[in-house]
Amino acid sequence: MAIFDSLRIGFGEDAHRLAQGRPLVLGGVAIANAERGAVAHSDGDALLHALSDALLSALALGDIGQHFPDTSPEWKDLDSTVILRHVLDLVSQRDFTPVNVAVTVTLDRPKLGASRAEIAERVAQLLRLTSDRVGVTFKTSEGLAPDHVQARATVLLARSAP
Ligand SMILES: Nc1ccn([C@@H]2O[C@H](COP(=O)(O)O)[C@@H](O)[C@H]2O)c(=O)n1
Ligand SMILES: C[C@@]1(CO)OP(=O)(O)OP(=O)(O)OC[C@H]1O
Repeated sequence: MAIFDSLRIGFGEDAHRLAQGRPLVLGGVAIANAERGAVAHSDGDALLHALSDALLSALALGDIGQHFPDTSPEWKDLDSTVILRHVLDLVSQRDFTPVNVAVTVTLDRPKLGASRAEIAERVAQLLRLTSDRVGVTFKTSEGLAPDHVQARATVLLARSAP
């Protein structure tokens, strides 16, 4: 089989407005020292939303808004790990598996460095990868976008069956 039949690359991104009284969840990890969290229909986990969209895009399967419409009460306050698990099932049904992922979170405050290892471990666990295959980058917006959290993700998939 040609190499281009066995590999796929995907990209996803997401953004949510920040507000007080909301939790800040990134990669399935609650960020304890956040003064504000993501305004969203779900738990607002921008990292898992971007990652899930990246996985879908690699196989041209649309986006998470199609699979989990934000107009549906069923998905209100949804734990975003449910989205990722569903997307991983779709990927697996097509005989693909993640090889590695790279995620970037843009957020001015709080600093997230202390949570990097926990986020990488949690995402790796969800993807059934080792954490050395989960790159986690944090950026500030340099004050240009202090009221939102943004995430971007790239994934590489490989065919898991001949
Ligand atoms: N929420 C964030 C944002 C950034 N960091 C770390 O700060 C360093 C500098 O970021 P710049 O955007 O100014 O280049 C970099 O090492 C980031 O990892 C962070 O921990 N939390
Ligand atoms: C996750 C869903 C569904 O609860 O809602 P949000 O949390 O608002 O997230 P978004 O990234 O805007 O789009 C996907 C949605 O359909």
